[in-house]
Amino acid sequence: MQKSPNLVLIGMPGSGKSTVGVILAKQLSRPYLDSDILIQLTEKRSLQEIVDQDGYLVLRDIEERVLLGIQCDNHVIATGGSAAYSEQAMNHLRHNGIVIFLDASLDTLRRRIHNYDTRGLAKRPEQSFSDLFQERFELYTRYADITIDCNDTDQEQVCQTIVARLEGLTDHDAQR
Ligand SMILES: Nc1ncnc2c1ncn2[C@@H]1O[C@H](COP(=O)(O)OP(=O)(O)O)[C@@H](O)[C@H]1O
Ligand SMILES: O=C(O)C1=C[C@@H](OP(=O)(O)O)[C@@H](O)[C@H](O)C1
Ligand SMILES: [Mg+2]
Repeated sequence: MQKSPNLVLIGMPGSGKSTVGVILAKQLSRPYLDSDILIQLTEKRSLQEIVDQDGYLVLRDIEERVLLGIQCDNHVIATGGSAAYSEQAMNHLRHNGIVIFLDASLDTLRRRIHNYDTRGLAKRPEQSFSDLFQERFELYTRYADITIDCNDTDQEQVCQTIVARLEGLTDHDAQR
């Protein structure tokens, strides 16, 4: 790993990846990259349009391609909730990044998210949000270097906890 690994945020939609990512980038004076925005710029259409027009599996393929195309260091990278479906993409991000899982309970996520039908979720049409939660939890924990409990804690506190956990990493961990 290079000296300044990326900080890669993963987790369910609503866990706070994009919100916390911006705050973290500002606090650490790092560039910020949101792979959902990269996808929309590349595709010139919204995530929901991709799902509606081509289906959720095509969105996952596009996401994988976009993630594999990321070549940078020292960035804060907010991924989309479905990033963890691609082993190849996650290994690519892990190669030069510390992967941080924003862990929020189903109840917390339900309080934060209401636009299930317009958010462009990459899930089977009939799949419930709770089923999606269960399916993905194992994937997020598989790839996480650090897991942050994001329940009952605001965005700023999540950011502070991440910074503290990063400071607790040994040089060996950080330069893995
Ligand atoms: N720690 C937090 N506490 C309360 N609300 C939060 C927290 N993190 C994010 N949110 C809110 O939850 C919603 C989803 O956050 P977002 O950053 O878009 O999540 P993600 O990118 O993981 O899908 C936003 O309205 C955001 O303001
Ligand atoms: O979880 C998902 O299936 C998705 C989450 C979205 O990102 P957020 O996690 O930032 O909402 C986005 O990548 C895409 O619409 C698919
Ligand atoms: Mg996001």
